[in-house]
Amino acid sequence: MSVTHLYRATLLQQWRGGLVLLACSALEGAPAFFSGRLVELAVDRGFAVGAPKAGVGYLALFGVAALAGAFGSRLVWRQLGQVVEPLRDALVTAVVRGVLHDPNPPRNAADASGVARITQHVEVVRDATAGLLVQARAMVVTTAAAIVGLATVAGQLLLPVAVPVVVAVAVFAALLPSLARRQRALVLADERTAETTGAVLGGMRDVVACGAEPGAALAVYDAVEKQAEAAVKVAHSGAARSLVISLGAFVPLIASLAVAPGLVESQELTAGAALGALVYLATTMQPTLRGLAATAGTVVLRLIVALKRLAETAEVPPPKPETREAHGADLEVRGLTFRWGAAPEPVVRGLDLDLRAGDHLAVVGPSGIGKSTLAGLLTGLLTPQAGRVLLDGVPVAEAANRHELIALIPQQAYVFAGTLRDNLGLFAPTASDEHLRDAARAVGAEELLTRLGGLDAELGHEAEGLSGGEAQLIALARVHASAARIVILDEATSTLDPAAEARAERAFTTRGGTLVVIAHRLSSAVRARSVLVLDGRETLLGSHAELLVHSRRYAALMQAWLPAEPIRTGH
Ligand SMILES: Nc1ncnc2c1ncn2[C@@H]1O[C@H](COP(=O)(O)OP(=O)(O)OP(=O)(O)O)[C@@H](O)[C@H]1O
Repeated sequence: MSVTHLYRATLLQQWRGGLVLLACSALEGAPAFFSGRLVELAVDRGFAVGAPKAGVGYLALFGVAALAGAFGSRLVWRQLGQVVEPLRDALVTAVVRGVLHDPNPPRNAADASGVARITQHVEVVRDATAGLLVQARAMVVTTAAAIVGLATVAGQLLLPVAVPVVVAVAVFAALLPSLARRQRALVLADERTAETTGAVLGGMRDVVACGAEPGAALAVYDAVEKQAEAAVKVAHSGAARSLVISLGAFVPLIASLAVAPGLVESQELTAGAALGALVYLATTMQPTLRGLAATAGTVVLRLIVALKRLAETAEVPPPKPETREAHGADLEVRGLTFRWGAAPEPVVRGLDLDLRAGDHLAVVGPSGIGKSTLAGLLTGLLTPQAGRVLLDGVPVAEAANRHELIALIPQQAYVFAGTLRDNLGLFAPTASDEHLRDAARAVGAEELLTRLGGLDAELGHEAEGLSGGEAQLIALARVHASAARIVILDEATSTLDPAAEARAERAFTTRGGTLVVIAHRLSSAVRARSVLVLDGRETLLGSHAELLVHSRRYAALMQAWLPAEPIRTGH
């Protein structure tokens, strides 16, 4: 289902709220309908015939109608949230799902444009829908009420009023496509600025280190300038639109002012009817037309553009049937093949692998060969183009409890603002303090725990004040404390010293379950029970000793790693 379908479907689901809104509209339209009519009566049957009390009485009735209208508006605002908030929730869910299932996510970086989509476009859709429900609905009701009222009070004026209004609305409609194009260009330029500044700020250290500040500044300047140009074009279109609508709003008023005296003189119209018609025009039709310009020119356009952008970039994948539970934690990999986007060569090609409780596998291979990609496939984060990963016989992405059974610790440790207890207990919220301390001790984080001030110690946002190694120890202890039965360390110990790394790995092998280590140092391979060597087309699985004998690539990797101490290959 696309986002536009989702938008429609979610709004339709709120049909009860919509009906209540319509009922409120009838009340809201009361002053528009009665305004001219009551002014006519006040003049013709009151002030003009020497009965001021009757005139005041009619005007008082007008006051009552206005109060009823205000009450209707109040009900509308109350009802609005019931219709709009579920829409916002559904769209945010859709966008988050779309970004998470992006087949080509940005590599090793936050998806800045994804965030822009959530924070900006979804908000635009929500606000625009609310604006439409309030303004457009009120405009339709008010205009209909005013036209019926005008026809009953001064039918002779309908023609001079209707012609300019119809012409203005037609020209305005003809301008809309170019307005939409310009608005869309502005949205794209805005996203581009977010992307460029996000990339430059994220890589500031490297930018400074390479002396690339002028190039980076130019890229940001370029993006901002393009955005400014797009904004100026939108402003020009906005000005043209306002002019057309202003003419459409004023010409009927002027035409009526020109025609009405003659009609009153020839007694085709009473003075009260002429005044009533002017009230319809000046207090209802004119503001309504201006509102139409504001709403269609900004709200509708922004709504169309934002929805289109959301639909393009965040198609909603059909929800996965995550109904099955895996009971065991055996992983079975068969014929696994994965390529990134339109890349010609698969990163993982026809891989077969079995992992059972107690297994300890190290994955080695040169940089960029596909080790992290394999980790993503084993956890169900990535979907293979061919082959399968079964967790206890259930396709891993469909196992509802895969998050409890499998833990992936990436190189960039995730530490959030909160106490150390919150951080360590993230995946084991009911664990006792003793259990958390044991986990910290097991991975070698007890000193850190003491130094920070125990489990109650407050940690800063994004591991502020912690070294890379300390943050990694916290991430390791957190998973050690969890119930995960398959633990995948994706260079999760890269900033620990070799002894600390060995201790952390040992902690997971003695804890039970399956351990997969994407090796940062080849010592991890020496410690593992089996080793998977990824090397492009060739993938080999064996023990360290076997691979030294059978894999040139593995022997070469070992040789490069330990140049001072040649490894015996058995040849
Ligand atoms: N999001 C992505 N979009 C497109 N290509 C990607 C993406 N992530 C990884 N790749 C490509 O897939 C290949 C394997 O990358 P991967 O990160 O799995 O390698 P790796 O062996 O873990 O590397 P390293 O040891 O440097 O971390 C690389 O060629 C990489 O450029």
